Amino acid sequence: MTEPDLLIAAKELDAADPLAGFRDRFLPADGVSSYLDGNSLGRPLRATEEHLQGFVREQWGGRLIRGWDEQWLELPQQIGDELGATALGAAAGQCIVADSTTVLLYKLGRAAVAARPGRTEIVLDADNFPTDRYVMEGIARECGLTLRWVRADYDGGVSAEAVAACVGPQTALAVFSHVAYRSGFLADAEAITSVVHAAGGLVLWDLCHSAGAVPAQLDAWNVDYAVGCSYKYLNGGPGAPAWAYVASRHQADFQQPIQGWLGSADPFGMAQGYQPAAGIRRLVSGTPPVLGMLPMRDMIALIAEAGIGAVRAKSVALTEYALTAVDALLAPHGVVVASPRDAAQRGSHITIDHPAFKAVTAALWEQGIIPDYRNPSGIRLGLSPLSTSFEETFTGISAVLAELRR
Ligand SMILES: Cc1ncc(COP(=O)(O)O)c(C=O)c1O
Ligand SMILES: Nc1c(O)cccc1C(=O)C[C@H](N)C(=O)O
Repeated sequence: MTEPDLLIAAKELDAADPLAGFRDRFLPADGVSSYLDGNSLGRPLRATEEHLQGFVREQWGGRLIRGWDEQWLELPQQIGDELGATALGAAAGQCIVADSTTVLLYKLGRAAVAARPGRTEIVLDADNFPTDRYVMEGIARECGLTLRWVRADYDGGVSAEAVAACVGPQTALAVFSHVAYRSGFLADAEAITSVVHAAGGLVLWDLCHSAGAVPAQLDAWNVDYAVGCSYKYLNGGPGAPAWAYVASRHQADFQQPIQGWLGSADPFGMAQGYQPAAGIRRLVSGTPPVLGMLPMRDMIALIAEAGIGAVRAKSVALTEYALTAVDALLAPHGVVVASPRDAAQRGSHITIDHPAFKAVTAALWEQGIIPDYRNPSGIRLGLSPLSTSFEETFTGISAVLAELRR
């Protein structure tokens, strides 16, 4: 396909896209003609601007301290339930909004290891996001455990076979990403969970790069623990709190490593000695970041309106289109696709490689074309289904071509 043909195809795909209208629900960004970084920071919704202003005026300004009793203390569970029902396949009472992904990885990792006393290993993959690896290194050091690394290919990912070769009676916990941050590889979470369970271990899934774009079925997959951020496809904004899932079967024995008053059974009893709250509430440590958790609520509502199945269908169509354009325009210039070609094994971003991409990315940002760059030489094209158009995807890829031709 030629460049003009690809532009025509993009316009046709946009015209036929049942979700195209959702793009207007996001705030425009002046001077940005192609935003391909929704997998790092999603764009704000117009509704969020309004709701934040209203909250400051009416809730914070009007209700003042009474707001905690009236509704704010319940928000972590309420929004967790909304997210669980809309995008995670989780029944109520198992998801909570709190902390950052990093802190929740620590809480869940520590609790999982405590739930498998006598086992000596945490299994993870070498291409997992740095914070996942670093937190598990720290837990291993604190608890006298060792790490066992599953090999993941740069353009591939973690397979059930590779995990089966690593787990055994020594496995306490296995930690993987549902969608890999670099390659975009979509793991078979159900098969891998069952392989780890067969060895008697527990599994913690990181859904940062899938929540809101790729549907999950945490209950049906029999997942033990999961975590994810809310500032990517959940459009929670910079520094928005993360979310955690703990299957109800693990909640009664969940040993919270950061025992704070708001995760205790009776916070305002202020008694001596920590007694954990019942249910998912015990994951909370301190005061919930109320302002930070409001924007994701708007996006969860938008995803519910569109339907997570339709969101996934658009995501697949966008990544398919991007691959077609990369093959046609960039491959002849030595660009290599470092993401799975099979849509069933791919999340909502693709990574392309070329030795010049660090400089190319810097030049693109100057022009208001925003993909992101990841070492060693990858450009990630993050395609956020409700805010990215096919034409915007074309614009970005055609700008990469122009830079390579310079
Ligand atoms: C897979 C994954 N895990 C964790 C994080 C980050 O965690 P935190 O929100 O605590 O910075 C990211 C992105 O920043 C990520 O892509
Ligand atoms: N969380 C980020 C941040 O605080 C600054 C810059 C980027 C990020 C990201 O989200 C990076 C992203 N998780 C990644 O996959 O690389």
